[in-house]
Amino acid sequence: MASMITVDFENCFIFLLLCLFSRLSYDLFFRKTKDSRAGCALPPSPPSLPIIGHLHLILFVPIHQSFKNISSKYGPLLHLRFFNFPIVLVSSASTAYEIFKAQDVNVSSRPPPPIEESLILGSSSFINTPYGDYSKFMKKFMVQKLLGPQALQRSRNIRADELERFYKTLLDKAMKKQTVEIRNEAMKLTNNTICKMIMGRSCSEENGEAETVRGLVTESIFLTKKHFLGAMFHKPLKKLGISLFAKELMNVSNRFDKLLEKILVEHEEKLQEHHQTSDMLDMLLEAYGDENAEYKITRDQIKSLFVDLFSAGTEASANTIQWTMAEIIKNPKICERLREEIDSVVGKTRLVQETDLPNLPYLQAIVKEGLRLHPPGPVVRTFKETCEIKGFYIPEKTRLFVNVYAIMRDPDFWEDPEEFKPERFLASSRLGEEDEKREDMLKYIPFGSGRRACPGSHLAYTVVGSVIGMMVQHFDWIIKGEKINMKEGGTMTLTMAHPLKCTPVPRNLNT
Ligand code: HEM
Repeated sequence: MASMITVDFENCFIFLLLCLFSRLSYDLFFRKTKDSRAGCALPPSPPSLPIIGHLHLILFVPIHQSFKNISSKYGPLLHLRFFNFPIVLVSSASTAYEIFKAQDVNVSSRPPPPIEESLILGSSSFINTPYGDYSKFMKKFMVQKLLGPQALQRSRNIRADELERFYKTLLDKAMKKQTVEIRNEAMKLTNNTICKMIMGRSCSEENGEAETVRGLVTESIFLTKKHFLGAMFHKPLKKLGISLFAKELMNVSNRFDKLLEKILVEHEEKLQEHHQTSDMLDMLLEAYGDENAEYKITRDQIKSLFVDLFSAGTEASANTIQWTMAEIIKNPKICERLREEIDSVVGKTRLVQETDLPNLPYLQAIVKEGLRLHPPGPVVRTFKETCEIKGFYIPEKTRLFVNVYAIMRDPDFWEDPEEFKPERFLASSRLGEEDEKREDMLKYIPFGSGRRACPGSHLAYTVVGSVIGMMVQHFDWIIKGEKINMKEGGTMTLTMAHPLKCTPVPRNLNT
């Protein structure tokens, strides 16, 4: 009898566990978010599989390509589901326009941080901070002190020095007939440039600091991408007490913290000695110590901002330089026309300078076209509140993914969308009023749109423009093999699956 009671109890316990597990599984994987309200349905959705929803549709090619394939088949505004993680996918300029016109504040925050205390993607990160007092204060600060036209004018010499250093590196490689991996060299340039612009010096190559920063930036960018994909599983796993990538994120964050704390202390000591601010870091430290500051920033926010600026500002520009050079080398006629422009405006005896860019419309058009065909990243936001888009119901907390890659290759807006044709930007600047319409402008959004658009676009155009100009002005580029492999790679950011490697040959040895 006693043993029967035990068996019954065990069965009961197992039964209870099964009930709990089923309920949990249902909550985690099946329960749908509230999906309609009076007279208003969710946007259309492609056929999905049980449990995983639409996950199988994005597994095999880079995400922007998978999303482009889905939208070409099912439409420009879609509701997708990965497990029970809802995403609204936008792939047309007119839908993007409607969102940024009517819902800009509602979509002005990014997905919540995976780990609060991490400097990367944590709660002190500017990129991750919800739209509000801090994001407004910091964006204004960044524009005034670092990225706006006047700030860029003040830091012009820094970029001129870096361009010259880059030129000498290429010349040295050319003399030794060495191959250059364009993206790697461009990353060194963008990293040093951002470093110097923010803290008045570039990290030293000699003591390995620069290498450490580059390594940390690469690791944090990689983790950011992994996090986005992991975010689909983040919520259900969190309920089970599992935090994806937590250890890796904290490891990189702690190493960044150590390095940045050392740099902050150095700057504080210098400030105490000289009582004079000379770079953005000094100004941030001043705001940090100011009791009456417009917004009271924390030490972690300063450190996180550095991580954000390194991550956001270096890789995207380096990738754009790589893709655009690949297009130029692939198209000798375009290269020739660009050289003629540069030779006639700048001559052959000095390096292209930033101040030449307004007089080099074809070079500007090439950079724009490079960004149109190969935008480094998508726009990812969160709908804070429930709303209606094009008559469809969007529940609160739905993730928004604007596929800028698909928008900028939309055949309804772009003639020969898959072709590299810089002239289209020379022509469109003459179209005048038609192109002034904001809806039309949203067909070209490599830097996003609205309140959380990229504040670094001027800097990016300047750096990419002068680097490409210098590389074409002074060198011929020899590739191995017959043609460049333009296959796309990367998960969240669009990279070349086979990094561009080529050998520079000086055009004018007397320069
Ligand atoms: C070719 C180069 C670049 C491209 C294509 C690019 C693109 C983007 C995109 C698509 C976004 C998201 C915008 C949105 O959500 O609407 C963004 C955000 C951002 N970018 Fe860039 N970016 C580039 C260079 C830079 C540079 C040089 C910096 C600064 C050093 C920078 C700083 C930022 C920051 C701070 C944000 C977050 C803005 C916010 O949350 O308000 N970017 N960028």
